[in-house]
Amino acid sequence: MPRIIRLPDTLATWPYPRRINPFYAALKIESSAWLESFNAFSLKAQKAFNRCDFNLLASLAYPTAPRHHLRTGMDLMNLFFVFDEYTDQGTAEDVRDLADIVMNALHYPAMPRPRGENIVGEIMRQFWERAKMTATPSAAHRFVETFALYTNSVVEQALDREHSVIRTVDAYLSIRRDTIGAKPSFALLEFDMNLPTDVIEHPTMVSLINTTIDLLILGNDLCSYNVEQARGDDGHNIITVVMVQFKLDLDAVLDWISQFHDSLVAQFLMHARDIPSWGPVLDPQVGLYIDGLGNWVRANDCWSFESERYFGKAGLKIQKHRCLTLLDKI
Ligand SMILES: CC(C)=CCC/C(C)=C/CC/C(C)=C/COP(=O)(O)OP(=O)(O)O
Ligand SMILES: [Mg+2]
Ligand SMILES: [Mg+2]
Ligand SMILES: [Mg+2]
Repeated sequence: MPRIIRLPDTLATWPYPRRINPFYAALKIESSAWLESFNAFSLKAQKAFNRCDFNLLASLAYPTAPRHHLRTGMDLMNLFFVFDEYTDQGTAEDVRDLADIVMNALHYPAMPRPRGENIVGEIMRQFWERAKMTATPSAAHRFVETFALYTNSVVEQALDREHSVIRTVDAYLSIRRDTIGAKPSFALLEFDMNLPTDVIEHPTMVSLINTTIDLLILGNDLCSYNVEQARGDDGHNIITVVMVQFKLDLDAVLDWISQFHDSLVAQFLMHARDIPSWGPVLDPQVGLYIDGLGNWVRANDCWSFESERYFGKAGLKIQKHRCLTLLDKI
């Protein structure tokens, strides 16, 4: 019996509209050629990778970025998803080795990578050698710091997978806020800014950032659940987490998530309103940064349906009618 589920229309009232960077088409060619030059995948896997159009995700996420920053955004999204493909399977030990390689390349981008090393080291090295030249020191520092949180959390995720651990909602969100990769992605929003740590670590800003990340988590977990459950990798997905903790069936879980999402939207708007003033120099930058957060939520949602990563060629239809048939387990 096929099971049909209905995705909640989560962003119906989200005030940030879809926007796309005008350099999308031109830079997609450059970033894709760069990524393909590493031969990170078999021909078939590379074709599947290209159908996901991670360049589109970057172009929606950084719609006003100048050319060089969009290139950085595209390269980062491509790099992230190479790492994701390499680490969604595999033991915690394998994932730890890969995490160490990319962090080493991030810390020493001028050093040649050792012969025979996994290619992800050279991808990261080249990425950061180019990108770090274009970032203010504060943003570059934030990027390196938060990328370490990302790689470490993906190792934790692999440990959970190895031991078949299903976390509680709170424990899941606490790891997922790092495995989703949003913090380094947000660092790109400040590549031209001098946002002091006091601003980024102000309690209201921290709450706003975490709320944004939770919205991205729900967005990705809803859209990628079908493919993740089919390949048995849904232990790290809010749907499974809620189902197990509250002993609910799938339809009830989707209602629960829909309500949680609505409360996050209200929280986002409240925190955005309550952000204090830091004076005439910083306020315009803080305003653009907050717009960047809100826009990221729309970008992720649009890309999830417009690319072929989660719904193949049916994405735009599913975006409208919201119904999908659960895939058989692989
Ligand atoms: C891969 C990564 C960390 C991307 C960072 C950029 C970013 C914030 C993307 C939006 C959400 C997303 C697709 C997260 C990956 O989750 P997942 O690992 O469940 O990815 P999947 O559902 O596409 O496999
Ligand atoms: Mg993953
Ligand atoms: Mg994944
Ligand atoms: Mg996912």
